[in-house]
Parts: sequence; C-alpha cells; structure tokens
Amino acid sequence: MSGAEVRRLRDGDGQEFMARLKKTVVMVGMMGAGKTAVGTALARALAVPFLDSDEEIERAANRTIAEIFARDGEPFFREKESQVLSRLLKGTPCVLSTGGGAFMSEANRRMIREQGVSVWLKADLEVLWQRVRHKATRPLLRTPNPRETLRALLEARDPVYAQADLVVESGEGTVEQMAVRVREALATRPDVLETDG
Ligand SMILES: Nc1ncnc2c1ncn2[C@@H]1O[C@H](COP(=O)(O)OP(=O)(O)O)[C@@H](O)[C@H]1O
Ligand SMILES: O=C(O)C1=C[C@@H](OP(=O)(O)O)[C@@H](O)[C@H](O)C1
Ligand SMILES: [Mg+2]
Repeated sequence: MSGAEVRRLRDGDGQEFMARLKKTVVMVGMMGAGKTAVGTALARALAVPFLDSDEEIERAANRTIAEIFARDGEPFFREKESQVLSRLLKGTPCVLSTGGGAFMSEANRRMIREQGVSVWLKADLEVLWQRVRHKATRPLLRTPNPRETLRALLEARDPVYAQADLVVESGEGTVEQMAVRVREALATRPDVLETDG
C-alpha cells in the first residue's frame, strides 16, 4: 500500500512500535509556534518525509521569503503558498509544516481538511515573541513595533487556528517533547495514524 507503509520505530525509551501514517499531518499556528522545528522532529520520529511550504516556495523562487515579499508583495506569496500546499497535499503522507498565514485562507483550510489532518501548535504571545524576536526573516514583523504586530496577528488568527483538527500546546517543553505530544494526539485518530505503541 503505497504512501501508508508500516514503519518499525523506537520511542524515547527504546521500545519498538509500529506506525502507519495514512494522511499528511499539516502543522498550523503562529510564527514562532514551532511548526518547522516540531514538524521536523515529528517526521523523524514517524520516519516519514518532512516538507515545509516556506522552504518549497523559497526553493522554487530561488529567493528568501523576505525577498519575495519585498519584490512581489504578499498576494503573490499567498498565491504561491496555495499552489505549493495543493501540490504537496497530493503526495505521499508526510509531515507538512505551513507558514503562519496559510491557514487563514478558506480555500487552503478546505484543501487541508479534505486531504490531510491539521495540528494547531498553540502558544501565547510571550512564548511566540521570545522565539521570533531575534530573527529578521519574517517580513510581517518588520514594523516599528513588531511585538504589537505579533499580538494583533495572534488575536485575529487564533479563532481561525481553532478550526484545526487537533490542538497541541506549544509552550512548556522542548521541541522533541512537543513532537511526542503531537504523535500522541495523532494516535487518538486511527484514521490518521495507526500505531501499536
Ligand atoms: N518547544 C520549543 N522549545 C524551544 N524552542 C523552540 C520550541 N519550538 C520552537 N522553538 C524555536 O523557536 C524558533 C521558531 O520555531 P519555528 O519552528 O521556526 O516556528 P514556526 O515555523 O512555527 O514559525 C526556532 O528557533 C525554534 O528552534
Ligand atoms: O504568519 C505569516 O503570515 C508568515 C509566517 C512565516 O512562516 P512561519 O510561521 O513558519 O514563521 C512565513 O510564511 C511568512 O513570513 C508569513
Ligand atoms: Mg516555519
């Protein structure tokens, strides 16, 4: 059965377990929630491919997200984001991390709902701010008061992220611990992840 092979894995205690990922796991949430970092760890833990929509967009354009925003504007970026999501959701089940704005589009949410399972990595403003404040890679935060910008985005977006299929709190704990929490949340959905561990 292509795309849903059984994987023989080991958990943190060295115990062997079997897992079969049947749908693509789509990580959603705010900038700094840990979608890229936790998604990478989760894919490794499940022995499935990891993809990140931002990385795919950058690779195809041969430019950074910041350069794309500066030269072509946000609407162009959003168009590319939807195209990339559509393409990647059709592939083998994997872990797919999105950019923080991807889930704001109704059309994107529909695609994700129909073809994958969404996991909201939820974090509060202080946690998010501490994780993004030293990085200049996020064009939406290049404002006179980036913390206030982040706060306003969080307020507007949280009710939309709440439509995700699963929620995992991404405050306390390491990236590896978050990945375990996501795996446990996925294991409550046998239509997504079959596991005996
Ligand atoms: N649970 C965590 N604990 C500590 N640092 C984290 C955690 N999750 C993410 N980070 C760090 O926060 C920063 C932002 O994470 P990232 O995965 O890029 O977020 P996103 O893709 O959601 O914007 C990175 O430096 C990452 O290593
Ligand atoms: O929240 C957003 O609208 C964005 C989040 C970024 O991804 P991360 O959430 O991975 O930082 C990236 O897609 C772009 O800068 C826009
Ligand atoms: Mg990211």
